[in-house]
Amino acid sequence: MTAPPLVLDIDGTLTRPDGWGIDPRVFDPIRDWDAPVVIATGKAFPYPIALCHFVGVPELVVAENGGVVYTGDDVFFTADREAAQAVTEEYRAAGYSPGWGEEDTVNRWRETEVAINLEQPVEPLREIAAEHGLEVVDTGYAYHVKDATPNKGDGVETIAEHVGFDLADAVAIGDSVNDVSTFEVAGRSFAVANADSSAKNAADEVLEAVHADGTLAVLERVRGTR
Ligand SMILES: O=C(O)COP(=O)(O)O
Ligand SMILES: [Mg+2]
Repeated sequence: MTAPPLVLDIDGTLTRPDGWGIDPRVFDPIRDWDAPVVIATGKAFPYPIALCHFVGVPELVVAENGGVVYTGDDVFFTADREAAQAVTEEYRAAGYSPGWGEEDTVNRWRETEVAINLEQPVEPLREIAAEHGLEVVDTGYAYHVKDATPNKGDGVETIAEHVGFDLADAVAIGDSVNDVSTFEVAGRSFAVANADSSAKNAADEVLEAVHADGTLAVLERVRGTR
């Protein structure tokens, strides 16, 4: 093996320079990567699974900010949705909405947390969540109402144990506060230039380029470094 294992965030990290949609230039480097690639995201489970499937790599997935972990053999749930659902019902009762439309494909398959559209008022959400002992995490793409315990880093550790690679060798790339835990467990960590201050402060290095441009530059640099 000549490449380090990768831990990749999706939104803000694999995205096009305008921030939306995956940049197709990342597909081939990920598919051809000569080491395990873990997708660690705040998105619901089917999204990273589909990404791995369509790119053509083994499904190694941390979804819902660590709430759902898939090692390729086993699925682990580290929280349940009940409390976040109760927060959402109270938020609705107060006259607000998750903000994703009637069918809500953002939360439809979400099993351990609930995501709220960034255009919705966050203060009442934070208040209700706090009353239920939950936190609200702002990824720059959604507000996640979640149990404080799960995080992406713990999920990545579970996968590394099962697959059998050393996280000290791994490279993590991300853009927001929900990536700080992967930066802490991976040997080397990079924040793209569009990252929030939490991610920038936690990363070993802040990149000059945004989104997939930053990520592609890292892949180029670290490819032969193991
Ligand atoms: O779901 C989000 O809000 C962000 O997703 P990400 O963790 O892949 O950036
Ligand atoms: Mg992100």
